[in-house]
Amino acid sequence: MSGGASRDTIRAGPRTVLVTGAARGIGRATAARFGREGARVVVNHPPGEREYAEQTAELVRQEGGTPLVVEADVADPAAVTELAAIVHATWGPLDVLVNNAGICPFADFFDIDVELWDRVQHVNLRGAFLVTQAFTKAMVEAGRGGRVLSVSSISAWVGGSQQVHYCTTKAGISSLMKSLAIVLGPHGITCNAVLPGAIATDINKADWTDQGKVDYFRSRIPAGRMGEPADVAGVLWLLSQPESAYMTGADVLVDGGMFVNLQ
Ligand SMILES: NC(=O)C1=CN([C@@H]2O[C@H](COP(=O)(O)OP(=O)(O)OC[C@H]3O[C@@H](n4cnc5c(N)ncnc54)[C@H](O)[C@@H]3O)[C@@H](O)[C@H]2O)C=CC1
Ligand SMILES: C[C@H](O)[C@@H]1OC(=O)[C@H](O)[C@@H]1O
Repeated sequence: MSGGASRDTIRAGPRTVLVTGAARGIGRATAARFGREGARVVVNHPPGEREYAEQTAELVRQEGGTPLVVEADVADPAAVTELAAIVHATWGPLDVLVNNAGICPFADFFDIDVELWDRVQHVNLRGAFLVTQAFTKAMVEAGRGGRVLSVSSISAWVGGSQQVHYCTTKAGISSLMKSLAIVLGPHGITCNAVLPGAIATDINKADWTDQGKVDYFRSRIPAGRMGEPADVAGVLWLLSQPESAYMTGADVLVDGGMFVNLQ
């Protein structure tokens, strides 16, 4: 028998879960999904989205969970420190961290100025780094294992002519999970990236006014439909289960088959 962490590196429940960017979209559906298991769910939102976050909190309650709404711009180190202080003082260490917050302001390559580049990098990638660092120290000290799940994208594997700034952050998030799998594995904390394909949320509302693009996406998706936030939330929840204990550093595609459907 070799040493190392025990097989069950996550509590079955009741668990404490943080979902960043849970005001809308995939984050909201994920918070609700964890609510359904009766979890204590931290509903993080950026400044200006309290109303949406309260709606998410209501969904968590309806599903049987207990929400805690906390404002923090994940790109802001001081705000993330404060977020961690509030959560730890209220509920102690997390069992599951879901790095979901993200932005994707579509732009031509030659129109991306350094401010836009930095903002996308900071929210998507620096945010995942800051939040993971702020929360995993207490998880390690608690010694009961856990899960770090980061919402990357199919865009970590492919490019986008209007997403030069965005795709690089998603490749970075997938890479971050791989290195952290090594750092945190000995503590029973697995780190995986979930890569959604085309999911109907606010992030692509403007982009999908291009009917030609929507038709192209649909034609590439063997599942025959665009994804819904619940499709991604369900997989995030699956990866939080004890049975996933031996799975770490992985990129998990949730795209209805779009990526493999080349010809
Ligand atoms: N919708 C899609 O087709 C895909 C989405 N994704 C990723 O899924 C994640 C969620 O996006 P969606 O739900 O689709 O879009 P969305 O626009 O509905 O949700 C984004 C969420 O991030 C939050 N957020 C934005 N900036 C933040 C900040 N600075 N601090 C804290 N929260 C912040 C927003 O409040 C919102 O709740 C993002 O990381 C996105 O890149 C990945 C692949 C495909
Ligand atoms: C926001 C986009 O529509 C969506 O996000 C991604 O990460 C996918 O690559 C899609 O482009």
